[in-house]
Amino acid sequence: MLESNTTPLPTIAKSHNNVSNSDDESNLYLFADGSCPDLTIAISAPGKVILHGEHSVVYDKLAVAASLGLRTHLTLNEQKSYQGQQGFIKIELPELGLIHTYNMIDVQNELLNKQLPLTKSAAQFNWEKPNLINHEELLHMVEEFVNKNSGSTPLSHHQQLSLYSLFYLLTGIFGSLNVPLKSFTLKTETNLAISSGSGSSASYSVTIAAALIQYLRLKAVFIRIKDVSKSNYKSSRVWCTSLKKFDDKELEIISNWAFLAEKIIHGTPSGIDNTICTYGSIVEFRKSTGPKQLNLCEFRLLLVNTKVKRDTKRMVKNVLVLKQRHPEIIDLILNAMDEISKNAISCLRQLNHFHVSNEWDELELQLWYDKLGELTDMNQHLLQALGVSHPTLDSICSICKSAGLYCKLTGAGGGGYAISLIPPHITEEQVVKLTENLQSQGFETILTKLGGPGVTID
Ligand SMILES: Nc1ncnc2c1ncn2[C@@H]1O[C@H](COP(=O)(O)OP(=O)(O)OP(=O)(O)O)[C@@H](O)[C@H]1O
Ligand SMILES: C[C@@](O)(CCO)CC(=O)[O-]
Repeated sequence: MLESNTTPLPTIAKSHNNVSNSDDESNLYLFADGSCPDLTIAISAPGKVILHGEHSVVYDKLAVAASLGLRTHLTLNEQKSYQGQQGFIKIELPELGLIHTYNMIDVQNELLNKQLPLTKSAAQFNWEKPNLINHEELLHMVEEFVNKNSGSTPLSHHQQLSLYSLFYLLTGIFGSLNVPLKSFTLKTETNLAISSGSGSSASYSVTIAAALIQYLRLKAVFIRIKDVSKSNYKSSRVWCTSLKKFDDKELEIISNWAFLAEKIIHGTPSGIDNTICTYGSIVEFRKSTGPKQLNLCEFRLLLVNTKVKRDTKRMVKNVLVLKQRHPEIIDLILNAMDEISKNAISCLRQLNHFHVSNEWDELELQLWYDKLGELTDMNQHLLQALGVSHPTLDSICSICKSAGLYCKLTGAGGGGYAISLIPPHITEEQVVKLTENLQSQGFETILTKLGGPGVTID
């Protein structure tokens, strides 16, 4: 059990007119009748780019990846239920054209009040332990609920996956909790292109896991629940050092829940996407050892959207099938990718040293950027050999090459984004010329920087 010894608490309700300060010392604010105000939560999480190591990372090879400035934003607003009105959960996913309202009673009866399927006894489980969930059984329970309660219009495949992930997280996190739920609306919006390699699904999963955990923290604080677990589950207190940000332990729990949601969308994720979307920054990542922050300065990055949609789950499966058919050859390719990531990290470190220390001459700097570019080029060709490129990606790489830049796919490939790191010796005019050329051929371009914050409470 985690002990709480914390909490100078919320600013949220301070401005609330009808709220009285019931506890000066802990700074808690409640209505006169002891209930808490309608809670509002805003969370955002970044998308990601994989510089090197997509697909090979699934087989425990080294990858290097970074968060993006583009983010998914989520709002969760508790709603007043008027007399006679049934409690509800309203889900709005505008990017998927989905708005649907679920009855709270159905959510309670078919999900939250049921015994959670676990791999160990309930006495060992609480919301902090997502790895004890029996994934297939919980997913099955959630699929039945979503398919039964989502109205008469058939859901698209994307809508299904997003709703399964959402109710999976709600049930997994709140199913063992003794925390009363009010009606609420949950809405996500994103600046990321969906199914394009920039981690839209992980960004979505991380915002939901984080919002639900923030909801729990606020509830526990406002209602002052000491042990938030139902009596048959492992007891748990909510600790929080700040309601404005998550601490390391909470980030780890968020990332672990998001990983399970990613399993629903991706099948067999390596864990790199949920890790980057949770922690942000530029990191090296190996599945068996986890992330290591690289502490690098900001590098300019061009994203080019092929607008060819693809599905990560299918791309990962295709590589597996190829590996089963040609194990020796594919293993060599995956090992080469591992070496490319190692070499690329050395180049990035060296370039970072030049930038930070200001000890470089033009030629030396260009030499290291060229070395990094050649690695990019090699990786693109290896990814092509794995069958995960696309003619449109290949032609974007050629256009970039003719402008003196190296380019590769990012994420699962098969379409989605191509990426190109922009060295400092490439001028603004050269970048504009290139992006205009790409746009004239129908491609969307985004100029951004690598790295930046992970999940935040906004
Ligand atoms: N803003 C969003 N709202 C609802 N669902 C989303 C949102 N963003 C992503 N998703 C879900 O994620 C799925 C896309 O995941 P997929 O892994 O194929 O693409 P990606 O995450 O953009 O790419 P990659 O995994 O290569 O980075 C969609 O089918 C949808 O279910
Ligand atoms: C293709 C892949 O390597 C990256 C998807 O962003 C899959 C994964 O690591 O889970």
